[in-house]
Amino acid sequence: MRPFRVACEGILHAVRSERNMRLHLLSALLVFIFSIWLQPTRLETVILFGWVIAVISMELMNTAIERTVDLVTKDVHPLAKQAKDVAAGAVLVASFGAAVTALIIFGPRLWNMLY
Ligand SMILES: Nc1ncnc2c1ncn2[C@@H]1O[C@H](COP(=O)(O)OP(=O)(O)OP(=O)(O)O)[C@@H](O)[C@H]1O
Repeated sequence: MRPFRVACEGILHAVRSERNMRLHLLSALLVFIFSIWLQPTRLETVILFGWVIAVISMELMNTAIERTVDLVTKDVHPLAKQAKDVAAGAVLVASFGAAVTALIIFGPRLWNMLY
């Protein structure tokens, strides 16, 4: 049970300390609500929640990299900047993929409902 407990501690720490993580969780809640409302197919639902999990996992890794860099150096260093910026880039790429997928799946349904 210890690996599960420490992993949950890590997730809770990220949620409490990282504003972006809370935004990702809010987005996940919106995807959940839109899925109930707009009824995507089973395959579409799996793809959507796959992206949600990918974004949250990336944000967890980003937080881990930020903590590691801060542990290694408090000084301004180009490698510290690169490590943090590349990790932030990974979150951005995943978030972009999730947003485009959500638009492709929900967009036409929303359009049909509204017009
Ligand atoms: N030690 C450092 N040396 C050089 N640049 C740094 C260093 N620490 C942070 N930076 C730069 O400042 C930016 C912000 O760093 P910070 O540690 O505040 O994380 P963050 O991007 O604010 O993350 P979050 O908002 O998710 O906590 C980094 O993306 C990086 O470009």
